[in-house]
Amino acid sequence: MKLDQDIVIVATKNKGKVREFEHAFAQLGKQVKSMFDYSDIPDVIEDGLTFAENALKKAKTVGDVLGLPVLADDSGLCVEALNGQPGVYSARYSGEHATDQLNNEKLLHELVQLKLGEDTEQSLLSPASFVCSLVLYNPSSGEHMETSGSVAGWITSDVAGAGGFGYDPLFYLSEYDKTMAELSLEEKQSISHRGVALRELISQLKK
Ligand SMILES: O=c1nc[nH]c2c1ncn2[C@H]1C[C@H](O)[C@@H](COP(=O)(O)OP(=O)(O)OP(=O)(O)O)O1
Ligand SMILES: [Mg+2]
Repeated sequence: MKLDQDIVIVATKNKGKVREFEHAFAQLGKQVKSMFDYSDIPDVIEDGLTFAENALKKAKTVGDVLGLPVLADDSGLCVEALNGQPGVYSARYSGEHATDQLNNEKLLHELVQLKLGEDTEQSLLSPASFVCSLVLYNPSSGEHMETSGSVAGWITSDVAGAGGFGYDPLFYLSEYDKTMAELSLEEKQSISHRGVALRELISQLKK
């Protein structure tokens, strides 16, 4: 499968993801279009049990409508102390009116509740990882390519940083002694679940 066109269509309505894909594909001389450019295409119901299932559904739904190759990303946060939750439910963790802020508040509340009675001085509440599945779907052949990436860190109650999106402000990286939201776009892309999955996809496309 090739990614010949100069424009990459990404089946996302997440502004943070768009910013990261624009940054990554600009280095390849490619522009990015997202669902903000195709507002007439309805949201995809993400009822898959895995990130890969949801990414394929998003890419295939939009690719079949547009008749063009489409990339989709399904990603989330898996927290060890919550047995891997919120996982594929990360976007709506705080309910149907979920926002990044409400999701973060709920996550910290759940983890602090778990820790009550323990050493609550400790700001690092649980090991966690971000996981991303990317699917590139080609409607003319019906073929698709799937890659994934993950990055390990800790959920911290010392929320910090204004960069990134989603759970970044409470995802602590010991190797940087910073949260993901305190990293530059370049630093985040070099280590993030999305950066790993995208580099794998691009290397497979070059084969
Ligand atoms: O790099 C990240 N840094 C922080 N948080 C992140 C990241 N990557 C995913 N996440 C969280 C945000 C959202 O709560 C959920 C994604 O859910 P997910 O369905 O894949 O994306 P979405 O609904 O926001 O947009 P869309 O489905 O249109 O791509 O995981
Ligand atoms: Mg979604």
